[in-house]
Amino acid sequence: MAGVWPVAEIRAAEDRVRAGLPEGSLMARAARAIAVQARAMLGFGYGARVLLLVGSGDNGADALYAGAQLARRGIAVQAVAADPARVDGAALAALRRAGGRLIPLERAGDADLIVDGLLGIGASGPLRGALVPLVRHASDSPAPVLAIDLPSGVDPDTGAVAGPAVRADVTVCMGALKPGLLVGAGRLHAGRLLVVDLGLHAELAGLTELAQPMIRRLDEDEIAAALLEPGPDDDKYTRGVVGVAAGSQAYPGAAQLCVGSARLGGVGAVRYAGHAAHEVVRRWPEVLVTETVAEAGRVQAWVVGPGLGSTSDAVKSLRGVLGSDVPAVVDADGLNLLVERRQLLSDRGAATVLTPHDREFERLFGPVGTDRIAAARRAAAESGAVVLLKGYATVVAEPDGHCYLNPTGTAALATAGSGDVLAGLTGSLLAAGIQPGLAAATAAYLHGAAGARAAQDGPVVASDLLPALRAELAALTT
Ligand SMILES: NC(=O)C1=CN([C@@H]2O[C@H](COP(=O)(O)OP(=O)(O)OC[C@H]3O[C@@H](n4cnc5c(N)ncnc54)[C@H](OP(=O)(O)O)[C@@H]3O)[C@@H](O)[C@H]2O)[C@@H](O)CC1
Ligand SMILES: [K+]
Repeated sequence: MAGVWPVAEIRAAEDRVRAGLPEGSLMARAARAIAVQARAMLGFGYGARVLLLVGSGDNGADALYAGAQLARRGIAVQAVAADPARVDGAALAALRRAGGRLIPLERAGDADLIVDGLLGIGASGPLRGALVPLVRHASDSPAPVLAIDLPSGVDPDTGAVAGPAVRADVTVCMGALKPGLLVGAGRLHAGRLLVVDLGLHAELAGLTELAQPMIRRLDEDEIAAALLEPGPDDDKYTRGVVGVAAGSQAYPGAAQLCVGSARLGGVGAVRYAGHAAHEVVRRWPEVLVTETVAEAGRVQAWVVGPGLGSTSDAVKSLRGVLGSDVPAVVDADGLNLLVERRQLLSDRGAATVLTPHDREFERLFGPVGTDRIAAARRAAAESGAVVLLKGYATVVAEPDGHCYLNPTGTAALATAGSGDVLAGLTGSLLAAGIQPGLAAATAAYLHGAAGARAAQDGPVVASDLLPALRAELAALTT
C-alpha cells in the first residue's frame, strides 16, 4: 500500500527529517536519484546531451545538482533558467565546476533528455512568466522528459492543469507520493512514477497518528488479498448472492452487462429483478430472475440503476433496494432518481456506494471543480455513502474522509456500457463480504486493469470487458 500525502504534510515531515540530518543531505540524495534515472533513460553516457529547465526554488536546485553529477560522467549538460537572477547559487556553481553551462533558451541545442526542474511542491496557480516558453520548448522537443518531483504546471494537491504543463515520460517523486501525480490531468502528465525514499514515511505516519494514511493507492497485492477466495466449505449462500435491479425494456443490454460482471466478483449466485429478465436469462442461464425487487428473495448486496429508466417501476426498484438492510450500489439512472429522493439515502441503515460520473455527480452534489478528491470527500460526508467518482483516475471517498486513488484505467474505458460493468462488479464484491470502500476501490482497480487488457487487442466495447475481467481475476488470484 502506498500512502499519498498532501503538500502541507510532506513539508512538515520534510522539516523534521531535515532537522536530524547534515545541511544539504536530502537534496544530495534527491540529486543522486535523478542522475541515476537520467542515465537509465539516456541508455548511453559519453556524448549524450541533457537540457535542464531550472526554476528559482529547490526543484531547480535539484536539477542543477543532478546535472553536475551527469556532467562529471562526460554528459554535455546545458541549463536554461526561468529567471537567471534567482537560481540557487551553490547549485549553479556545482554545475559549472563539473563542466555544465547556463545558457539562454535561444542557444539551447538539441537534447537527448530534458530534465524539468522548474516547479515542484512550491507551485501555486497556473505557470507564470518565463516558465511558459520553457515548458513550450519541452513540448516541442522530441526528447524524452524526466520531471523532478512533479511535472511543472500540475497542481501538487489536485492534479489540475490550468494552462501549459510539462508532459513527462518519467517523474522522479521525492520522498512520498503527492495526490497531483495520481489524480486528474496530473496522472496523464506524470508518466511512469518512481518514488525516492528520503526517510519521510515514518515521519508522515507519526504526524497523522492514523492506522492508515487518509489517501491511499492500492497495489496489486492488496487487490489480490481483498478478493476473498471461496473455501472448500462454501456453498452459494456463504459465498454471497448479489441482486441486480437494472435494465428495462428499452435498455436490456445494461442488464446483461451489469449481470455479466456481477457474476464475476466471487459470489455464489446472481439474482436479477426487472423487465429485461428474458434477455438476461438468454445470455446468462445460471441467473435467477424475477420481475420485481420485492419478489427477488434474499441477497447480500444489491446493484440498482444501470439502464433502469425513470418510470414508476424504476422508482419502485430503487425504493425496494434502498429500503433493504443490505449494502447497495447506486449507479446511472438510480443516481438521477435519487436527486429528488435524497431521503432514501438518509433513511438507510446499511452501506451505500454511489458511482457517479461528473454529470451525475453535479446533479446530486454540485460541480466537481478542479479538486476531484475534495469533491468526492464532500459528497461522501454529505450523503453518508461511499462515493466512487469516475474519471481517468477514479477517486473513491469514504464518509470519514479516507480516499483511494485508482492507479489503473485507460481512456478506452470511456465507452457505452462500461459503467454498467463497473457497477455489477462493485455489487458482487460487496455481496462477497468486502468492506464498502475497499470493494469500490477494488472494483475500480479490476475494471481499469481489464480495460487496459482488452485495449491490447484493439478498440474496446463494454462486452469485451467481461472476458478481460475474468482473465484479470485469474491472473491476480492464481
Ligand atoms: N520533499 C522533500 O523532502 C524534498 C524536496 N526537495 C525538492 O524541493 C522542491 C520544493 O522546493 P521549493 O519549496 O523551493 O519550491 P519549488 O517547487 O522549487 O518552487 C518554488 C518557486 O517557484 C515559484 N513559483 C511557484 N508557483 C509558480 C508558478 N505558478 N509560476 C511560476 N513560478 C512559480 C516561486 O516563486 P515565488 O512565488 O516565490 O515568486 C518559487 O520561486 C520539491 O518539489 C523537491 O524537488 C528535494 O530537494 C529534497 C527533499
Ligand atoms: K518539476
